[in-house]
Amino acid sequence: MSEMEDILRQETLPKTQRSVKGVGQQLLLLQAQLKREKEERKKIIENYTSERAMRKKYYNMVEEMKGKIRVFCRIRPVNRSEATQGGAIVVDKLDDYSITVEAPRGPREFQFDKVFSARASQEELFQDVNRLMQSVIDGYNVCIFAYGQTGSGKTFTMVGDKDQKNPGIMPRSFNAIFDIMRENSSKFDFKVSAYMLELYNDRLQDLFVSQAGEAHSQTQSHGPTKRVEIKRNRKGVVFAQGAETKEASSAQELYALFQQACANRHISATRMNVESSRSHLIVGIMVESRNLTNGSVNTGKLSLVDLAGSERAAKTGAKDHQLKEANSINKSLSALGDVISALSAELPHVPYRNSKLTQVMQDSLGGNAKTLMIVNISPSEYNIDETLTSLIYATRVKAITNNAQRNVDSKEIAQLKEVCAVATCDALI
Ligand SMILES: Nc1ncnc2c1ncn2[C@@H]1O[C@H](COP(=O)(O)OP(=O)(O)OP(=O)(O)O)[C@@H](O)[C@H]1O
Repeated sequence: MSEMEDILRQETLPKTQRSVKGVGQQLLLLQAQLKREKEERKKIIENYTSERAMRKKYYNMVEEMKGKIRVFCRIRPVNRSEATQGGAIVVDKLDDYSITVEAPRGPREFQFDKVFSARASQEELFQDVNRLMQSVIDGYNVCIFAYGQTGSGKTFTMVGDKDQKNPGIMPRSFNAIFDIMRENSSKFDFKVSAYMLELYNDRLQDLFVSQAGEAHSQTQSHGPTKRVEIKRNRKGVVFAQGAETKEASSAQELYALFQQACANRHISATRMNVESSRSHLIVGIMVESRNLTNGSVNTGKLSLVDLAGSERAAKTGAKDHQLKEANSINKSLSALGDVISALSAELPHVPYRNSKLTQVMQDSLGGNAKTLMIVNISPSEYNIDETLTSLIYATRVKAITNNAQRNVDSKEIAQLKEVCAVATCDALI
């Protein structure tokens, strides 16, 4: 009955009114269809983006398994001076594994093992670094180093901020290592020792000894600073001959040693960074773990390197002794660049001997360490040239293959080594 009434009502409507109503209904249908299609398109893009990210993730995992050096990229927030310059933000994080840079000749995309935006916290970064700590305990050599222009955030990443409200990789690593040791204390006996060096004006200095040659430790005798030299053992592992090695029985003790060392570091204000590191900081943490069941001994080494920043004197306003420092920093970084280029191009000769920095890092680049590089960059147009240079450098580093091997000695070999060490000590006395 009601249907009949509807038909009758429609029949009585003027023709034009009926056709307007029809168009209106069609419009509604089309709108609904458009909405459905938009949702479908959104879903396809989401799937594509997550597939793309997954593909990059698995690709990175395969590369890591092949022994490739891992490279993370961290974009720091815009700083006050960049904001004053008024330059645009030219770096954008596309997904967890790639960034784009608005280069003068058009956008350029770079891929990394992980990308951290300016909002990423120190915790987030360390979550992706933490598993390397287990490798140290398992007897691998691990090297983590920060690279980038002056003021790009290397010290913030490696050490943290001044008041340690946001501690960086170094203090977090100390805690993580002792946490793992505590969890495994029923199965292993652990011993942790450390050396801390800086490479300043092409001279290696023991940071446990102050500039005046005065030992920080109360038990140390006063005297002239010992010459520190970089040597490699039979397995190719780098060690610092002549540098003091101190034992630590807790993360707090290790951190106290680290603070002592930092107090001796060369830092000064430049136009680009009020607290610029004028030296390369090299921290070596050795972890020896003796298996209580079978007596075998693993010896892992964690090298943490905060490189001084590359810079252009005109931009930083370096003069006199600062210019000398800058030249020395640039020279060693350029030697590092040559090593990276030779390794990534698989050249037969790698010029490690051209600088002390490359000698220190010999076992981490093309050697037997598990290596992670963090390339720190500024997001601002003001630093675009330096940012592109750093990203190109970092891309080359990704191509380098290491051959990480565990340093394990059976119970018998470990015992023989102990006997030899005691004999050498006796002979020296
Ligand atoms: N991710 C970040 N979040 C907050 N502040 C940051 C971040 N990265 C860097 N900064 C700040 O930027 C400034 C410069 O950083 P930092 O000293 O770490 O640079 P650098 O690369 O070590 O420089 P240099 O090579 O001159 O020593 C510091 O004040 C630091 O606290």
